[in-house]
Amino acid sequence: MTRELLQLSGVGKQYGKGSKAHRAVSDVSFSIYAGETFGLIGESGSGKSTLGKMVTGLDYPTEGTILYEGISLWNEKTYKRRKPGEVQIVFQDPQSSLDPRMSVQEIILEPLWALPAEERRQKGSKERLHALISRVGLKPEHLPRYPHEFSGGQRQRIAIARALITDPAFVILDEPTSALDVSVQAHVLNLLKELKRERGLTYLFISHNMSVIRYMCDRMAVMQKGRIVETGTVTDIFEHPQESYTQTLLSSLPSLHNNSYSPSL
Ligand SMILES: Nc1ncnc2c1ncn2[C@@H]1O[C@H](COP(=O)(O)OP(=O)(O)OP(=O)(O)O)[C@@H](O)[C@H]1O
Repeated sequence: MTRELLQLSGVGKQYGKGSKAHRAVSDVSFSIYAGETFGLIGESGSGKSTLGKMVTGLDYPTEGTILYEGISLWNEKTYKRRKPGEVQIVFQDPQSSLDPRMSVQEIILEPLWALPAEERRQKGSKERLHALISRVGLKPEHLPRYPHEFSGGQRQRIAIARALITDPAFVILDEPTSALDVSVQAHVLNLLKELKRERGLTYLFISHNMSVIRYMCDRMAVMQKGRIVETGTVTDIFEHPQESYTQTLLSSLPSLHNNSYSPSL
């Protein structure tokens, strides 16, 4: 865990201007190293999703810099992502993040449109598509169907395939299991862990659930009101939380030192 993949320095985001100005993120700095899963935790409205969107390139910071492999993620002149497909995101609610008018095949292949034609052809081949959907637990006969025909867990598998079709190195998982039944949460989390191992992925894992963060992450940052209040290894933060806010988050957990821990608790 030595190569710095992503580096945030003094990142801030203000929505609106003047009397309508609202500060969602303030002075956020941390690095994520290749191969790790970095957790971001905080209560609702603390700025986690805004940060995730800025790292993905779906929104831009109003202050600070975000470097990916040492290069600004943004081309400041065009506000376009420099390397399309390299950083992908899976959202919390597959019900609203998957376009209901598109078939599963169209949804999964859509991110390839950002890539050059040759790469698009190669990454969108039938063999590759079928291998990917089978890996996430779907079947070829699902491809012509529409999102509403699937369960929440299946829809999140579609969203995961969509994120992986470009063969990204870095994936942001924004509350990927929060909208799912407890019984399917663990399956999706375990699938994400396996995919990370098989593909050498790096994750930014956003959650408001400490149990899930502990199950998934190597290091983590605690966010409160748009600021990072604590950063460290998951083990350190769980065993020696420094901030009272982190202690409050931890005190809501049922069994911190229970070895039979399961993410579905
Ligand atoms: N497009 C926007 N325009 C204006 N304000 C916004 C916008 N998006 C988010 N905000 C505000 O920024 C703050 C941070 O929101 P954000 O969604 O990043 O928090 P969060 O920690 O991800 O919350 P949750 O866990 O509920 O998703 C909130 O006060 C929110 O209302």
